[in-house]
Amino acid sequence: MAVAPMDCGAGSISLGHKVLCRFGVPNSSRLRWVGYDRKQRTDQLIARAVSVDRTQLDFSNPDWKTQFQEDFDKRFSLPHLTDVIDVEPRPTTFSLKSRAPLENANGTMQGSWNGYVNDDDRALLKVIKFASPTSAGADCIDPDCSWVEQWVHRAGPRKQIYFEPQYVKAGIVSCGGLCPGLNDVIRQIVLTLEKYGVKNIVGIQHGFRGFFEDHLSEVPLSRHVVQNINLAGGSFLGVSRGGANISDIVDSIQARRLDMLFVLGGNGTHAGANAIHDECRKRKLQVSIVCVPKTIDNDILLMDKTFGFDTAVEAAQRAINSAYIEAHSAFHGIGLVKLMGRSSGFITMHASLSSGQVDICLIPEVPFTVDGPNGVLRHLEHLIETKGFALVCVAEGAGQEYFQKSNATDASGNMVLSDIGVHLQQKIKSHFKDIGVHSDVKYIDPTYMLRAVRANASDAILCTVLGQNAVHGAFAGFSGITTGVCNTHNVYLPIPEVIKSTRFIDPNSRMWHRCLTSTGQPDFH
Ligand SMILES: Nc1ncnc2c1ncn2[C@@H]1O[C@H](COP(=O)(O)OP(=O)(O)O)[C@@H](O)[C@H]1O
Ligand SMILES: O=P(O)(O)OC[C@H]1O[C@](O)(COP(=O)(O)O)[C@@H](O)[C@@H]1O
Ligand SMILES: [Mg+2]
Repeated sequence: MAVAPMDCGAGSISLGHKVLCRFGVPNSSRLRWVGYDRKQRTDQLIARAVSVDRTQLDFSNPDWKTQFQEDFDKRFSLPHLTDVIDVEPRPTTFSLKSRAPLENANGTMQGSWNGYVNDDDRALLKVIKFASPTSAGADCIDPDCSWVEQWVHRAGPRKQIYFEPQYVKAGIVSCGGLCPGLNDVIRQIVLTLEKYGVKNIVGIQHGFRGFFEDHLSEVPLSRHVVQNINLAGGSFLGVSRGGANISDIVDSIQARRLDMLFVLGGNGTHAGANAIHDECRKRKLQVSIVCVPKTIDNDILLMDKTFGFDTAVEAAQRAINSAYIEAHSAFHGIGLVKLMGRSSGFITMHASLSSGQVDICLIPEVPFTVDGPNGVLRHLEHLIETKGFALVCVAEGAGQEYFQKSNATDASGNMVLSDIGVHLQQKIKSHFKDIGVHSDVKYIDPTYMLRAVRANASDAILCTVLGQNAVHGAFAGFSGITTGVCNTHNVYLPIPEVIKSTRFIDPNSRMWHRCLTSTGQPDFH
């Protein structure tokens, strides 16, 4: 699958026949190749999506792997309260054997098996040994694509904890947009805190705003209060964008005497939580800041998937199926569905794969032309000629290069996107009119219907695991961390490592290739 050389806007660098695009957070030093020249394919594949600054490594040095691993271990070590303050550990109150005392009279643990996670337990971050940088989806460090073990910290309850549960006050806040499963996570955090023996648990209303808007009072939380909240979508605590004044938030954390803060949110929220963690460290506060990644877009680095994504893909099926029925039943029907996905096309790709009826799948990561002999419109003509109808699924962040750049942002600083769905609908209609071929375009934009629903069964389980692990992480004394699933294993990651950039679909990945095989679409350039 060739990707057309392109201009990625400000920050892109043209190098002869290559274009190096700067993606992700502003001022990030991480670069990703998206345009390519076949001659340069190997170089490009090596440079793409590599989680290390290759310019720092001298591959002729026989010790480069050791250096890489030492650096990796440092980057992925988990910030701990004891890094900046003196605090003694104590035996955990989280007992897996509710009918047996956890300690002997002399204070030692009973038996050799205890079901706790050892601080030295690790999970492998990368599990494929690529034989060549040109292997599908290869993610290499050096030109030979050598195998280098990359271990990250395992999540779960520890034998020793750094807080006295009966004196702990814990807060929970959910930020950003809605996501199916927020209530499941809130509920599990509360249940697990109570299992440790915490009695003072509060919810902060409407995201970071709840810290300083006077009329937003703390919501007392308990098993009784949260028992049934998972039966509905949305967030029991409310959400919001914007309003993250870090110093004010930490003042408020101090004034409320919070010992733990659980922060549910996406990339922006993680950046905010990390800044809160840094400020707490600066003030030498014994406060654990632990995130649970939330986004239907599934665009957080290093994680198999984020909660709510599966549910959103499932919810999208109704829209795609309706568009299919409309298109199939109409004379020369063209169904067009726009799905969420600000920077990444995961929902659109997975929903297209799942449906099996989509003819054209358009995502932000793969540029496409609309007009011309290789454009989307020409392919639609072909589909109408050959099978009589067509179905297009487009991600909201796709094709933004077709619009005049605007600097408009939402309250959180996220770019306000132009409506690619409406644009394509108009283009398709006028194109078929111009060529004198009848077409009947049916456009469906299900937007908020994808995320205002309750979590499905698999997301509900994921939320349960993540919510529990967040609490275990805080009691273990970690702060400035997040929890997720890497290669099916539950891990803790330092926040800066997951917000280095947005997670994108790799156009050279097997999954995108599978999507192309399923839709049968050509390259649109
Ligand atoms: N770089 C940042 N630093 C600090 N706070 C941020 C940053 N980006 C976003 N935030 C705050 O995090 C919250 C959620 O961000 P937003 O981008 O709306 O959602 P998400 O966390 O889902 O990406 C908002 O209150 C926003 O002000
Ligand atoms: O209208 P809102 O609330 O700003 O949300 C729209 C955005 O929310 C999302 O669903 C997810 O964004 P977040 O991860 O930032 O919550 C995007 O796909 C979409 O662009
Ligand atoms: Mg965001």
